[in-house]
Amino acid sequence: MADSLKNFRSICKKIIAVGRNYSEHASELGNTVPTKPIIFMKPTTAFVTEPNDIRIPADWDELHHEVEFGVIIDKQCQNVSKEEAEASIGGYCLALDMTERNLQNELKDQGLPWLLSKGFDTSCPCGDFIPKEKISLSSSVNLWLNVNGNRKQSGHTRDMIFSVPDLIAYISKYITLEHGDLILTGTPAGVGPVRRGDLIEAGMEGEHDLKYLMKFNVA
Ligand SMILES: CC(=O)CC(=O)C(=O)O
Ligand SMILES: [Mg+2]
Repeated sequence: MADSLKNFRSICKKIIAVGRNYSEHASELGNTVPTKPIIFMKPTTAFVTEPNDIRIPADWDELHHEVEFGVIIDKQCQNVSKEEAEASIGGYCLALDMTERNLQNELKDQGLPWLLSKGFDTSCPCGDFIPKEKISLSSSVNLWLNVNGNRKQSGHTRDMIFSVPDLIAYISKYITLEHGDLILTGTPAGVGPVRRGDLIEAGMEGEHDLKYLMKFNVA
């Protein structure tokens, strides 16, 4: 593992996110289940780390939480196969894909890009680097999220429509993945609004006592 990945946020060039990768989440928003991955990007200025706040822009009032499993690239790769994909991974992290749902729906209805609704400053709260050795891709990780102590989301990475190797193979066909890049792999069901003053707690649990928690206030 390259040591520089501990600070992946400072070297990350691209945050590539995947949409509708859990069928229950696609259905809860009335979307069809995709037959190939839906890809979008967030700027790296979207990163925010504890103990800083998620800041809702003044004129927005329907900010949704989306807890996601993050994959951090170590080795640059282009057009890799599913079988080769795992070798390009350096580690993982817990992340949120904060989304202004009203704006996203408005943009979607007009066939316009989602960027602003998902790429504003602090839209990518993110936890510490978790080395690749800590999580086996053949196991399933449980992702969960609470708002003010109430469970809102819980899902398992085994329920992704497109697996992590599928996603790396698909994305790298078109976009070179570079050292430090982050892939957000989509959110399970249960997304919903947060308000200023709310506390978001999120966690990830898996084999071999993997346990990771993070919390953010919404301001
Ligand atoms: C409908 C969405 O916002 C797509 C998305 O980001 C997801 O995680 O799914
Ligand atoms: Mg998402």
